[in-house]
Amino acid sequence: MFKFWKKDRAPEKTPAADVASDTPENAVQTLPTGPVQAPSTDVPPDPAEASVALVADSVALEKVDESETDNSGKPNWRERLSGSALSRSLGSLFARKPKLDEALLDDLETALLTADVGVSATELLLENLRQRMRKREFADADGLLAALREALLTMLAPIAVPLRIPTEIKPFVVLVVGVNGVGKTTTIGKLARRHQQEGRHVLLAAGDTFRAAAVEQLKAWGMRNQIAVISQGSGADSASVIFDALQAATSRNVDLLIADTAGRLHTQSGLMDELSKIKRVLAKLDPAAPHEVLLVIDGTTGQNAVNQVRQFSLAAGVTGLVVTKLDGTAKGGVVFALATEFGLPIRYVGLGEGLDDLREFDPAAFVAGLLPANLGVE
Ligand SMILES: Nc1nc2c(ncn2[C@@H]2O[C@H](COP(=O)(O)OP(=O)(O)OP(=O)(O)O)[C@@H](O)[C@H]2O)c(=O)[nH]1
Repeated sequence: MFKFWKKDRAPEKTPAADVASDTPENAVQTLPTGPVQAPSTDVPPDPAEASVALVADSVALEKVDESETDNSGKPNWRERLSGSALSRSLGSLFARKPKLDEALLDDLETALLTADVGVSATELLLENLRQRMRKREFADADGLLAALREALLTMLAPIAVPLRIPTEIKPFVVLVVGVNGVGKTTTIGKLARRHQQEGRHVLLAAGDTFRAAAVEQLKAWGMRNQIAVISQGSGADSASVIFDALQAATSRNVDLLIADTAGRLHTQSGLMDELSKIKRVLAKLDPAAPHEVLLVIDGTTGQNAVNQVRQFSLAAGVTGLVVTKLDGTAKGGVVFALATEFGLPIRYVGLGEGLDDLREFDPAAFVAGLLPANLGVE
């Protein structure tokens, strides 16, 4: 639904270093209903581009509304996860009512490994199941499946910690980071709407200053949803935009500031350093900000996700994860790999492109969605 946000990336540039010279007054703001709305001084808005973005935006959101009406409620997790490699391979493995023996455990191991569960998590799971099999805690394949379900849930329980916004921290600052195209901007849109609907005053910072259309797209989205967006021209210093946004958020009594950043490869050390800079600059205004650094991971990425979490954690001190695109072709297993390797909370998962498809991570629903339904495991 938010496909209009995915646009060609402008060539990467070195961000301007002078943070101090950028003031809130220079920020371009999209604030349809609020009192403060400064026109852009450095980059005049392109009315043609803006109107195209707005048309695309309204079409996308109309589609979302239609699908929500059709479903008369949220599509369930199983519906969204049934296409994943883990769901499909476990489904076909257990559907043939196999005998409980070592060969079945071997097949299970292969299914887990090929679905990106990763070596460490797979070993832990298999060890647990073997021990329980030896103790005769179960005697057939259905029993093994029930034990697997329990082991998967146990693995995920510690990382199912939802993001809570304490009222005493105001503005609560969320910095959103990740590699290119993982769904950062889409996630920000969904998150902003969710928190706005929960009654919070939300402000967005268009810190993705590398992608030429990103700023306009975020502004157009903000305009439609009555959420202000602080931005500067494309190519501006991301740290400066986010610094301005925090100042604006403080003066406007905002509850939640969500800052977008440009996609970057975890191997690009210069760009990774920029994230550290953003954090340093924010700390000048509020030593505790950002209060949450959300790393967005594309669920189809596979084991590379593990490297991404490692590198982004070093550069930006990641405090929570969002795993997107678990619908469709994702293998699903990466969530277990991340749980075992890092223990970082998974705050949300993306089960589709619609506004309703960003869900708080629910391990029981997730595991039930991955395991075969026909064997009474729900
Ligand atoms: N199927 C599916 N698609 C998603 C999900 N989340 C995001 N997308 C799509 O992923 C694509 C990329 O999303 P963006 O939000 O533009 O990604 P980004 O990380 O901001 O991209 P860059 O700014 O280029 O780094 C868009 O087409 C989104 O609609 C999801 O949970 N499921």
